[in-house]
Amino acid sequence: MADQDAQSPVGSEPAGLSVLRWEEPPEGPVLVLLDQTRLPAEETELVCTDVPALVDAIRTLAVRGAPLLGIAGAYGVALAAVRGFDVAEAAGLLEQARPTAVNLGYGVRRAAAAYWAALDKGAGPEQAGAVTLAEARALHREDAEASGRMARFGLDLLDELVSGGSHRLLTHCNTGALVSGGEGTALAVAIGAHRAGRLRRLWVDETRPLLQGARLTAYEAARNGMPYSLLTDNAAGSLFAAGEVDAVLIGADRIAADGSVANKVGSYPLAVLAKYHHVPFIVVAPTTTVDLLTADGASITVEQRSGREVTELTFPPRGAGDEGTGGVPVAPVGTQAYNPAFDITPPELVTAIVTEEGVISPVTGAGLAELCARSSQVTIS
Ligand SMILES: CSC[C@H]1O[C@H](OP(=O)(O)O)[C@H](O)[C@@H]1O
Repeated sequence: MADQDAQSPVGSEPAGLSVLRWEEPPEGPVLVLLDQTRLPAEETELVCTDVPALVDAIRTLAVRGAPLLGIAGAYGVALAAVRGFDVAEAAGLLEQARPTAVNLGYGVRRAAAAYWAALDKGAGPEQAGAVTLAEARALHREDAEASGRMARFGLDLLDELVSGGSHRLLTHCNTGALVSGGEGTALAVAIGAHRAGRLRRLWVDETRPLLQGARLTAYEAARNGMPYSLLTDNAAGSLFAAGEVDAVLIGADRIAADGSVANKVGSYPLAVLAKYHHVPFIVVAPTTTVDLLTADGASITVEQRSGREVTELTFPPRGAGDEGTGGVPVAPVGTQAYNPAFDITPPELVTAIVTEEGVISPVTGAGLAELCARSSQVTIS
């Protein structure tokens, strides 16, 4: 077992990550993305000059993670508006790029609504473009602020639920600065615990098949100087059995009105393990990830991705239906594969949901609706 008490220096602040930014070079505005498919080996950037390029980046997970998808979607609409592309067409392409994370549609619809409202008020195309960009920037700023609030609420909850003052936290997929305008959702809570000297160990699920944990969470944990250990997804059970997990922290891509949580595939088995071993299972997500128009987990569309992501080791990840070449086979050629990108955890397996507006525990539809009613986020149907 890894040295449980090895502590990295607390407060070893990493240099800021530029995950996504708007730039206005002489040849016209662009969206600059840190290409997450190349991490951790390469820190390279993608420059998106049009919406099809951004849609491809979303589909291949060069840019990913629910809150960041919402921000990227809003800037995508702004890019179309400022560059004179068809905004309605752009919004449609962006919303359809990935179906599960509700934030993507929220960000796209919020920016598009700002654009149409400006035109309705008599603004010209240039002014309408500026208004749309301002709305994307506002969403970006709000998400950064929400990340800080969730980190504080989440750490207070951990201190309440876990005795001993030094936490062993297991996380799945990637939920840090690479998914956010700030330091993330679930990982931001763990980073806060680390900075407060209350992180004993961060257990990082590798998260097959696209390895967001191994490639991205380990990358962020190292940059933050956190005491972390990587594990294969199928090793998590033995950690629970050994009593090595004090709490599970995960993000979300869509939370239905009844509190069902769609998150990276492998989250549901962790919830079952946590229930069996009486370990808190905590979901951290902004209210923009709550979808009160979707009644329950059965109503959430779960993205099915190319089977080649399972039968081959290949990066960058393939978009749905992408039958490209270049991967290293880990199964006989022609093997069929089941590759859902997400799974659904029912509310009865969720100990608490932490948002920027506060915490609900137990998880109920009424509690969720009350939290969302507090949110200052612009409501877009
Ligand atoms: C809190 S958003 C991060 C969320 O998004 C991830 O999915 P993907 O990497 O496919 O965008 C995963 O579900 C994370 O929990």
